[in-house]
Amino acid sequence: EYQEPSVYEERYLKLISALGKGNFGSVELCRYDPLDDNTGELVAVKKLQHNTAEHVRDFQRESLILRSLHNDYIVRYKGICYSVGRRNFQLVMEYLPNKSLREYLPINRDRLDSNHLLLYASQVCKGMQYLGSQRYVHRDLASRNILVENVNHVKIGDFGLTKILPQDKEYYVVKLRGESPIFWHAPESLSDSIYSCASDVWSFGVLLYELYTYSERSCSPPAEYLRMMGSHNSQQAVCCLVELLREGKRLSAPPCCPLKVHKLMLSCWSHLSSERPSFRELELQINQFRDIH
Ligand SMILES: C[C@H](Nc1nc(-c2c[nH]c3ncc(Cl)cc23)ncc1F)C(=O)NCC(F)(F)F
Repeated sequence: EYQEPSVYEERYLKLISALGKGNFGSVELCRYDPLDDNTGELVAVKKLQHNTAEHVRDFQRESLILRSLHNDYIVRYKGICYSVGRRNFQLVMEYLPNKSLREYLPINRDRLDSNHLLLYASQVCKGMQYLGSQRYVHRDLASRNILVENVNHVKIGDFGLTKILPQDKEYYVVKLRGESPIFWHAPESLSDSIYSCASDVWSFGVLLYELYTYSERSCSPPAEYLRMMGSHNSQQAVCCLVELLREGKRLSAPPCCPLKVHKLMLSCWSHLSSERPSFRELELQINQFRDIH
């Protein structure tokens, strides 16, 4: 059921706690309590840290994208809060009671079997199919950007790096890449800043790896790739990673990861973007792996 976005008055937003820091903003847990009796609803409020002109423009772009997304597997945008005086504004999002998947997996690993991990993977595929149908490229798919509604429901939660594909092209060339997380990026994104649904599929493969390692830091993508790369300083890291990927080196199967799931990850990590599966094909494959019958 479609819910009209609303305007929130800053004076009724009561800060409860900080949830985390994103690309250029922070998110706080607040209670919107106009009756001032603590019966108001809990919301997640995204705000800019430093309102430089560029950050404000990116924030406005992110809010336009968030407003346009309506899907069960994408965090819901609830409305906007204009800060009195300052030309800044805050985005009011639905609050998901659990942390991101990156925090949730290690804490709950004993009760999450392969079936649960595949359920989360198929839900992210559904969200990504919807995103692709709106001609959006996410560019930052990772367990830290997936939120947990409950043990049977996750949602894609951050769109800070999302770009809209132009009408005439199926890929997006990013001018300045910023400090985006290189170990989730496809080779063509690392070497030529080219992003597409196929590069999102590469990142999804890394997310699948994170699921099966339960986001354990000791075997995280950065930890594993840095082990493969030997010690390099950060600017050489990209070239070294591009070379290592060109040679066909890939993350190895996490312990107790079914062979067929690792093969699915490897298909997402095809060097040629055209050889990677679509999110539709991934969802079908993943559903076959799940014993839901
Ligand atoms: C910077 C913020 N970081 C965090 N947010 C939350 C969170 C819990 N519950 C939430 N409900 C709605 C929102 Cl928008 C965030 C949270 N938990 C831990 C965090 F580190 C964030 O937005 N992260 C991206 C994504 F949301 F996808 F995880």
